[in-house]
Amino acid sequence: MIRVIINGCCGKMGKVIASMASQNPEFEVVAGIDQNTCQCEFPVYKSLDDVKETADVVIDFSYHTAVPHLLKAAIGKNLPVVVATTGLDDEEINSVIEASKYIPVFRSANMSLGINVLLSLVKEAAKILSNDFDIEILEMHHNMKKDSPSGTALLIADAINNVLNDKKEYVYGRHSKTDLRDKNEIGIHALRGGTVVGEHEVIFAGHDEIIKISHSARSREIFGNGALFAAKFLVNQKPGLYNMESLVKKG
Ligand SMILES: NC(=O)c1ccc[n+]([C@@H]2O[C@H](COP(=O)([O-])OP(=O)(O)OC[C@H]3O[C@@H](n4cnc5c(N)ncnc54)[C@H](O)[C@@H]3O)[C@@H](O)[C@H]2O)c1
Ligand SMILES: O=C(O)C1=N[C@H](C(=O)O)CCC1
Repeated sequence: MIRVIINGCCGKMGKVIASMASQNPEFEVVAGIDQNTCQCEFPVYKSLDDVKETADVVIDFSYHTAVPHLLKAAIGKNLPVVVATTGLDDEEINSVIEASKYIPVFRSANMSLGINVLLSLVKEAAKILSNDFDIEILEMHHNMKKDSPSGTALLIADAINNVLNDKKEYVYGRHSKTDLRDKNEIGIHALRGGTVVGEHEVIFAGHDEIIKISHSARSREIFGNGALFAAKFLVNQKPGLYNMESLVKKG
């Protein structure tokens, strides 16, 4: 049995994790953390420092500013952390890297299997097409999402740029731009509305032809599945920084 603490337990993803874990005999949620209050089947605290229950792993779906303190407290308790929260700034990303020297940390902006397959396809396409095709990334999410562009859009852009030796510049929207598009741009565009769970489309636009590779999330359970899988993986790891590729490699 893997004992889980959920950071952000009152939020949309926190509730999904609690519900999925309660239906899976491999997991038990022993406590939650949230700055809000909500009705849960486990005790809810304001901070990891206050949690009295013994646990094996923390799953974090909260807000970017919460991440550095969570990791500091997790180091104090020697607890592995799955960081699924997006919108981290450079300093917050550094806190993740620093923490991973002391505890196992798994970080991915998208826990779904589908997006991770999309990443492989997009990297292959970029290698073949990048000289002649312009690359644009579109994402759409629900109207409650605070960060933009999505962590996944940035993950996709970084994956493309990585295979192209960091040659690309990111352009976020084109409002008020009057210059022609540069060959070395990746355009990244965010839409928000309704209850959309998560749409990502990578467009390779060439002369008289277009290739589109897209992913459509139809439920939050796809992220929940990945986060629980990552938690199970992480409890047996040494301190270090892990991601979806580490999971896939382990089989
Ligand atoms: N990696 C993935 O696969 C994936 C999937 C979905 C969402 N996300 C990310 O997870 C995060 C949460 O998404 P959501 O839709 O559940 O959001 P949400 O707003 O519904 O929930 C966030 C919860 O975190 C709580 N919170 C905020 N600050 C906190 C703090 N300092 N300490 C403890 N709790 C705090 C809020 O009160 C809220 O209950 C976002 O960053 C989102 O982009 C990632
Ligand atoms: O609902 C969200 O918020 C999501 N955030 C992640 C992102 O920013 O990429 C993953 C998709 C859902």
